[in-house]
Amino acid sequence: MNILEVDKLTKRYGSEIAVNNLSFSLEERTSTALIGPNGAGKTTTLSMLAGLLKQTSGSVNWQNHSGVGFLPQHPQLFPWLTALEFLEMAARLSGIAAREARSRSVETLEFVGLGAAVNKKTGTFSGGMKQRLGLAQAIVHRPKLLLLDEPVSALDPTGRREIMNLLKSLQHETTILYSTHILNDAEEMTDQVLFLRRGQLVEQGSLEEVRERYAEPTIRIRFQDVRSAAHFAEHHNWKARVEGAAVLLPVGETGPRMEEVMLALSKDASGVSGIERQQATLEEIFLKVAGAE
Ligand SMILES: Nc1ncnc2c1ncn2[C@@H]1O[C@H](COP(=O)(O)OP(=O)(O)OP(=O)(O)O)[C@@H](O)[C@H]1O
Repeated sequence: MNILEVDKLTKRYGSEIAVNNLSFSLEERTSTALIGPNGAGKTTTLSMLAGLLKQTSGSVNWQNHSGVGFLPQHPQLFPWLTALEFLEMAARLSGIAAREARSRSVETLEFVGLGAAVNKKTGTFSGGMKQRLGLAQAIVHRPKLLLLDEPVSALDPTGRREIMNLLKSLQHETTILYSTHILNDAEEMTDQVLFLRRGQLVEQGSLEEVRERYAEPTIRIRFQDVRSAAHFAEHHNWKARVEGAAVLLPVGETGPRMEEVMLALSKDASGVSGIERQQATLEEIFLKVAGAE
């Protein structure tokens, strides 16, 4: 069942169209990555879905509007408050009764790994701690749908890992829509990808579907050393790319047929230590989608 349906959503600023005719839906308990370069319209889209910005036209239909949590790109955390004070305030603002707000806040701070920092002022927090607290305010009322604007982009690899792990643990009971330009992370937690370019949805589908559409089938031939790899690439007139001790070779439409490659290898397999099918990364697909006019 769809928890959210977006139809022809559009936002104009004067003559500029920030979001242009967007249509997609979110199925319950799935994760969707909204991917696009700076200025593509990710923040504008999420702000409209969160109800903070009015669309110029189009519609957003909810299954249940009350259960939404939102983490803005730059959350305002009030540096003079402690984590607990901040979260209690957020809990009250989300409609949680006063008698429940404290226990729910403590529980949520524990969940995001800030159990030891409940009484610390948020102004003293590191970037990773701030992002956990931002996430805590988005989930304290246990929303069915979580909207996250660049939840990991400003963090170092360790911080990103921690937040991604937290998000993954929420996946079973929550529908998640998050924007990002860190594609390696998106790859880990995506049932659906939405590619935005200049306000328009240029590609959407499951990661597998999009891969299928854009990825050139490629094989990776691993060699025992760099020299053998280079030697193989040089001796065949194919569009091969040497990557360390491996050769990446597109096969099919733009390259040789698989049989030709196997035949060449059966004649001379010196130095070959393995062959495998190479899957296109989301990054490679994105570059193709972003580059296509
Ligand atoms: N308040 C505003 N007034 C005028 N133009 C705006 C306003 N807010 C956003 N825009 C424009 O709308 C477009 C989309 O911006 P948006 O912030 O949604 O992109 P984004 O994908 O979130 O980018 P980033 O990754 O840099 O945050 C940009 O061209 C931006 O300049």
